[in-house]
Amino acid sequence: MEAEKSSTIDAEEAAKHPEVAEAVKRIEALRQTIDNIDGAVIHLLAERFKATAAVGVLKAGAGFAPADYKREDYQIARLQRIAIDAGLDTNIAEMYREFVVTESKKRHKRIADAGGDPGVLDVFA
Ligand SMILES: O=C(O)C(=O)C[C@]1(C(=O)O)C=C[C@@H](O)C=C1
Repeated sequence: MEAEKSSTIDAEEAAKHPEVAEAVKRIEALRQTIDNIDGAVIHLLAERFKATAAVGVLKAGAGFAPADYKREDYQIARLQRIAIDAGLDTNIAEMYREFVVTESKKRHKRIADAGGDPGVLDVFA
């Protein structure tokens, strides 16, 4: 496989190549938005994993399995609909769902293996 190429886009590059200065300025403004979104996503993921860890504790205590496939089917269909409405590639919505639910189930299992103790997790507040 060919090695990925990388271009450093910054003020130094803009000063060296005035013909790309306008593109550099616009990319830098967009990067601020991208950074704000990434920060918000991390905050949202922290809250999601705190909620699913609490579900993991309840499931372990009640003797439920980590997975609930009926709930997952509902989530798949719901996120596909939302992605279409939002103009997001539905594959991205499914990759996101698969990632968070898989991680959540791994954590449910760790909690159950620890007898319902959420202290085994790195994320729980
Ligand atoms: O809702 C649950 O039962 C959960 O355990 C949470 C969650 C999720 O991460 O959304 C995780 C595993 C289940 O298979 C379904 C959903």
